[in-house]
Amino acid sequence: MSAMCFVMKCGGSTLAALPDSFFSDMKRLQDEAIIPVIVHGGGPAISEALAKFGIETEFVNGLRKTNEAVLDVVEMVLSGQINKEIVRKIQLSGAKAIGLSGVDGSLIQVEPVPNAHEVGLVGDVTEVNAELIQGIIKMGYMPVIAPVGLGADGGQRYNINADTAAGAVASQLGVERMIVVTDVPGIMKTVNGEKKVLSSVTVQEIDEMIESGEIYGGMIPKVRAAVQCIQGKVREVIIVNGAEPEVLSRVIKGAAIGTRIVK
Ligand SMILES: Nc1ncnc2c1ncn2[C@@H]1O[C@H](COP(=O)(O)OP(=O)(O)O)[C@@H](O)[C@H]1O
Ligand SMILES: CC(=O)N[C@@H](CCC(=O)OP(=O)(O)O)C(=O)O
Repeated sequence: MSAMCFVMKCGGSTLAALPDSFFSDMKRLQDEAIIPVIVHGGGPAISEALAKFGIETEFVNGLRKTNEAVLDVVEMVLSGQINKEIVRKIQLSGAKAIGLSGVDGSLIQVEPVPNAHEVGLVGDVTEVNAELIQGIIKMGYMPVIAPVGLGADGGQRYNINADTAAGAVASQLGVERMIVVTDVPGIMKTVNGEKKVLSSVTVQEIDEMIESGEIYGGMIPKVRAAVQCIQGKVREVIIVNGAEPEVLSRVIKGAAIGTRIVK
């Protein structure tokens, strides 16, 4: 894939708070032929909807325990509500977008995660239909992807952690860069009693910070996805706060912002 594309993962933690300028920044990048491929989350909205339906929800090592009843809600919220909300916001900025989930055009194929006995219908990505993404981009649209995938038989839906899905899309598209947009300014570490954002981290430092508990919860799947995709063609993964003004174009232009995870 040409270096003109980058994958952007947008977390549910930050979606509602993203300013209009975030979307006009995306439009400007698209005008400069730097195309964002968006993979989004929506964990908090899923939890809220499950609560409304009176369905219990629980996370095991950052993955939501998922059965068919939970999947109905996951698909409704991710492929419906959140996906279309992002598409509408991009369109309001004047850019063109097409929303789809991993189910559409068999975009994302998965296999059950190794701990499926604990978490149920959660998938690890085995294949991404990169041609479909490239075709959408060629038509002048930004792809907006919801992390629901299909099993090998094509019949069973699976829930996928959005960071994992974004990392797999970045790897399989062969982009150079993945930007992870979340609600913190990067990976933080307490140094001499003061919380600091690390400007870059190595794989070894990540392992140590997970071990020590300095990286926990929702940051774990992000750094794991980052580490996995920088083993391939992806050159760097940058974790940034979506509330920072013009964060995407600043990252693309190499500004010292957020945390860079490099080989
Ligand atoms: N070392 C760390 N630096 C920054 N945030 C961290 C760290 N370890 C854990 N976190 C947590 O990770 C959260 C981001 O993950 P998550 O809530 O899943 O966001 P998203 O919805 O964007 O995927 C932060 O809000 C913070 O609570
Ligand atoms: C398997 C699994 O845990 N799937 C996630 C998918 C959404 C997601 O990852 O959203 P965030 O990026 O906002 O966390 C879930 O059900 O919450």
